[in-house]
Amino acid sequence: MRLRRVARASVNTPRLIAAAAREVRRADPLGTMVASVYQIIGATAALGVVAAGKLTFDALLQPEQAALGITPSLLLLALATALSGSVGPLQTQQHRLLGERVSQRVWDRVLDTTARADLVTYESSGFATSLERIQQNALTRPFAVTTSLLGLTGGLLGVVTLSAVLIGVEPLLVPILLAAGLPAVLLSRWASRTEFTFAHRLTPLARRRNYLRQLLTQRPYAAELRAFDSTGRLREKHEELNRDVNAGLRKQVRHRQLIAALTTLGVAAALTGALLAIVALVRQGRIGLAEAGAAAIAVRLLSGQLSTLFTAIGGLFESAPFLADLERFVASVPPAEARGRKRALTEGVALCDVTFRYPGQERPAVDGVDIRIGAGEVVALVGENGSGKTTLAKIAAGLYAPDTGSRRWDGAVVPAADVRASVTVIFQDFVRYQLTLRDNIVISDEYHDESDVEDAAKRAGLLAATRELPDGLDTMLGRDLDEGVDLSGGQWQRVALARALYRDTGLVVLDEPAASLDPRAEYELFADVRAMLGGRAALLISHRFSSTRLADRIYVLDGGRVVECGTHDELMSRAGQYAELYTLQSAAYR
Ligand SMILES: Nc1ncnc2c1ncn2[C@@H]1O[C@H](COP(=O)(O)OP(=O)(O)OP(=O)(O)O)[C@@H](O)[C@H]1O
Repeated sequence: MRLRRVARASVNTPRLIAAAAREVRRADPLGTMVASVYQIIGATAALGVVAAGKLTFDALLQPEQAALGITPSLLLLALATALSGSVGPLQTQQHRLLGERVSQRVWDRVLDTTARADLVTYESSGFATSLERIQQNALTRPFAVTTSLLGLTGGLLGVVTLSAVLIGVEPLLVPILLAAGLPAVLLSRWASRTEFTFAHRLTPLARRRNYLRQLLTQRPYAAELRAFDSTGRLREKHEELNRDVNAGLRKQVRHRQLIAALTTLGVAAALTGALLAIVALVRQGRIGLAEAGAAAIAVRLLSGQLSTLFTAIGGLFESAPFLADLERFVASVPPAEARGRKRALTEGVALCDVTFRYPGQERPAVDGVDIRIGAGEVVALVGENGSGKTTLAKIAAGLYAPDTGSRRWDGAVVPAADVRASVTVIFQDFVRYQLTLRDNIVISDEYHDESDVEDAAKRAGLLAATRELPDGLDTMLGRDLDEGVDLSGGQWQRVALARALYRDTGLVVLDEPAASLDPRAEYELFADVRAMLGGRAALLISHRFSSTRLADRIYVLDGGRVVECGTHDELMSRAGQYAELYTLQSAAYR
């Protein structure tokens, strides 16, 4: 299967290469032109070296017939050699600029793709593995194609011009040198296949190793790792993965070394053959010493140009499967939906007989659920761990599409993008943006005015904390990047709450909004939750029954199904699962 894919990629090689070259040209038209000019100068300078060499030999061996004297010939030779030698370093620096521009452009394509991938796709491990492989291998390929194409152009130019010189001396010399080409091209095709298969095999290992490196180096994990003294154990796992990577890499490097040695041997054999032919021609008196000297220089330079050409062809073959991988990745995500339209909520949101199964799972996480959240209502979801609360909330927020059943907004089925634009969710594991407090609140791209930011902060109970911050709303939060101010868990939670309130949508989903709040803060939040929400409807998920008992309606989930529904008093008098869980929890406080 994998090899078939690689083979298909080889068939598409010219198309992929042309597309990559176009990308590079678009990324930096001027830079591409400058790089091409350097390449052409390099190739023609090589020809200049041969011509100047011939003039120098002529001036040495037949001074009476020489076109130039020895000094001008030598100066010309020095100039051509200096030009030919200085192009390389200039090119290297030019490539740094071009490489950065191309990398930015390819990153844009990858980021466009990840941005339009829906949440289910994003959460699948296949997507994550492809993304990692793209990041590790494919991002640099369009640029590698360009350098290879430039090498190919320069190499071809050099080969053609130097071949023309050699044909003038002895036509046989050219096929002898070119004979090294065919095996070199075949070997580079082989190399390209082994490289792609190797990258495929390495990615899962690299992903696990990167994860361990994050655990071992990043700040959020530092305290727990130290408290559990788990660094040693994680390092052992890291070491095991290093060993696996080394074993795979060693095998691959041997492959590549073998291929490189065979290619070099082929070129060296051709070079030796051509030089021996020149000696034979001199011995037979068919060419003079000056011609032989120039031909020897041309043979040496031609073999160099042929190496450049073969390396370029090899580079193109090697890049093609990775380019195909990048194309497949970009094409794997459907085009972006139209931007969602924020809708007001006048009647309410309803999930009708909704079922949802995660890809690859046998059992549905949500199974035939009906819930309703009226405009301005506070509705709670409760249930044991894994009963489907968060999944249901993600369906309500338009992040997952139900497999069966419908999601209705004011009675109508509306596009998921509209639902996402009209619902705000604060997850249990909300993001702590290492940005200013203001940016943490105004993270959605709609901008209101300053008083809205202050109002959201005030409603979320952040006013006192904001006053104490050195730069108020413009204080940098978090300490991962800069020396920002770190907040307590509860303060971060209030920031997340402020973010939800600022977005000002008809429905807010709050998944464990009080998990990090102290008892007083939790009491304040729920005592006046409706005032805080300012008329917005809320879907509240919480294991704390003290928080959910104030809800207009409580749904009890069990195994992905709604097993009970009603107000706190109704559910208590029913003496079912809710009453049991509530009694268990309140008994702990007695
Ligand atoms: N991304 C996922 N891929 C596959 N299965 C998942 C995924 N997320 C959740 N599940 C499964 O779906 C079921 C419901 O999970 P969900 O997170 O909705 O439960 P929950 O009631 O919110 O749990 P908790 O109270 O622990 O937060 C669980 O069996 C869980 O293992």
